[in-house]
Amino acid sequence: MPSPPPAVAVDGLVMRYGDLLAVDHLDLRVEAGTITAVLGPNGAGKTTTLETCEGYRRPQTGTVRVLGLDPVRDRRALLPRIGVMLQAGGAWSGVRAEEMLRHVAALHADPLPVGLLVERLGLAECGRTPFRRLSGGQQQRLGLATALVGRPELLFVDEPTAGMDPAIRRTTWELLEELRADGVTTVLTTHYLEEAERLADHVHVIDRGRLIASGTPYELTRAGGATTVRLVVTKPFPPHAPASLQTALGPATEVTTINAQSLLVTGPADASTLAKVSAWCEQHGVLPESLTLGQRTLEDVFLQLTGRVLTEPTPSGAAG
Ligand SMILES: Nc1ncnc2c1ncn2[C@@H]1O[C@H](COP(=O)(O)OP(=O)(O)OP(=O)(O)O)[C@@H](O)[C@H]1O
Repeated sequence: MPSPPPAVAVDGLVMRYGDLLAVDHLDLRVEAGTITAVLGPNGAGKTTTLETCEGYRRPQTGTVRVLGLDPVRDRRALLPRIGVMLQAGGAWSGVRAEEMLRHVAALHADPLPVGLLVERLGLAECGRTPFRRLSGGQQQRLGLATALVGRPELLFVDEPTAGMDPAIRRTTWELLEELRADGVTTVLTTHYLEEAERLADHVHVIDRGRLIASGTPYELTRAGGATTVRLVVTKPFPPHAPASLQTALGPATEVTTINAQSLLVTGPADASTLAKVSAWCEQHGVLPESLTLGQRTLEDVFLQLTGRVLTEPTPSGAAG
């Protein structure tokens, strides 16, 4: 049986801003009915890619198809079928939350009940406060509600939970999971690895405009060894410590530098590896602050692929 067409198909996408190559021959697929996370550090090209899929930017090279349509040429047909939550703004500054939501609902043929979204996303607390005076987290919630109110088949959410407090973040995750159960496809960008690991059926890792890894969170974190040893020391490592530890452990494991005071060992990380790391510390006069066995995370995957840490944004205006 032929597989259903992808909800999003990006082929050979190239996007530049002047001399800056923001998206570099990117190919990616989003299967219908999934939550797919696009993960990458600041400036990786995630928002540019999403905005191209949403029809806000025209591909400079390559093609983008969303629900089988061209997001620019077929914009009118596509708009009622997709929901878009922008990273910031998306509302005029004086509007009140519920007023905005009712306005957007009125543009759709069969909107969700506004009261339901107001209740689920705690928007009643926004009262008569104009949009520009809402906290970052409140603006995020309103953005999500606005994206959902038209019952989209496909939802694009850019950093949906940045600036949300933990309780609302969980509510948002539950909402996205309920939508998936109803067959809605979600494409989300995020810096929060926990978010991608918890929610995503499929993860695309992007760095410098290129796709560097793709798979389910399980495939990505389990490939090449599921377990890790994390060594954090009290003072910066002596020079050549990673190479020296690598020699001590042998080729079956991989030693990666996280920062001046922490190293990650991946591979058959077990009690024997722990013992060897411990012995190496003793031989080199290194005092461990912690030495832990654990599972490989998406953060570790990114570090191993790029040699850099995928840092989280500082939660600006994190008060819900
Ligand atoms: N309108 C623009 N004009 C010029 N450069 C831009 C513009 N928008 C984005 N860029 C640059 O293009 C690159 C990719 O940006 P983009 O916003 O797509 O990345 P991102 O992965 O979404 O980053 P973030 O996580 O910080 O939102 C960055 O170097 C950014 O500074």
